[in-house]
Amino acid sequence: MSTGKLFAIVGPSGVGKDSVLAGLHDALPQMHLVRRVITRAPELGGEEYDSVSVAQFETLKNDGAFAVHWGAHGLYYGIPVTVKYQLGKGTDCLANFSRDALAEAAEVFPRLTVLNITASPDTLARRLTARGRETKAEITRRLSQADKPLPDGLDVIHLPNDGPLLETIARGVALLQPARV
Ligand SMILES: Nc1ncnc2c1ncn2[C@@H]1O[C@H](COP(=O)(O)OP(=O)(O)O)[C@@H](O)[C@H]1O
Ligand SMILES: O=P(O)(O)OC[C@H]1O[C@H](OP(=O)(O)OP(=O)(O)O)[C@H](O)[C@@H]1O
Repeated sequence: MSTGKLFAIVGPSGVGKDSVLAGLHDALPQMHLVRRVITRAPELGGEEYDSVSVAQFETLKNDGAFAVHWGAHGLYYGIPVTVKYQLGKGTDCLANFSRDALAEAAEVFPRLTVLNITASPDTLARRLTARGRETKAEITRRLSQADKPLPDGLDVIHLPNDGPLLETIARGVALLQPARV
């Protein structure tokens, strides 16, 4: 059996990563949806995650609990090392990722495909405001980081999400199926 593939979902804040991920996982339940560890207060929505304190995150990191970890938006994020077990038994995985962590991910995961979700700046601003998870100042900060280049040399699938979510998910499923071979 071959190793599973990790699909790293990236894109600017508000582009729809969590929404697309949830829809892809509903359509492709045989894939493993990675549950991240985040130093964010619990149950703020968007995704299911394990909420930990900064001290707990440090302990987990030092214990080798993360395959990859990064800091962004004043928070720390960890991809649990258990993802390697899923990949090792041939299960393809979906994970919400940071564009800044992709170069490291390419070293850690032998089979990595980036799913790059895009939308116009206007769409991003509208969606972040409607989501209401962050303050106005935090939203402005996130929008200022919308344009970030991806590292060269990665396998990248581009998925625009300006239109209806269900259409994006249907296109995403169609793009993922051949990529999973
Ligand atoms: N195609 C879409 N059409 C309309 N609203 C969307 C679409 N995709 C996502 N949203 C909404 O936009 C907001 C941001 O989406 P989210 O999935 O949290 O993005 P991200 O994880 O990239 O920050 C959420 O309120 C979500 O419901
Ligand atoms: O380096 P970047 O590509 O800019 O990504 C930075 C962080 O932003 C997102 O986090 P989160 O899901 O908490 O925020 P978001 O929903 O606003 O994108 C993403 O999952 C990363 O953890």
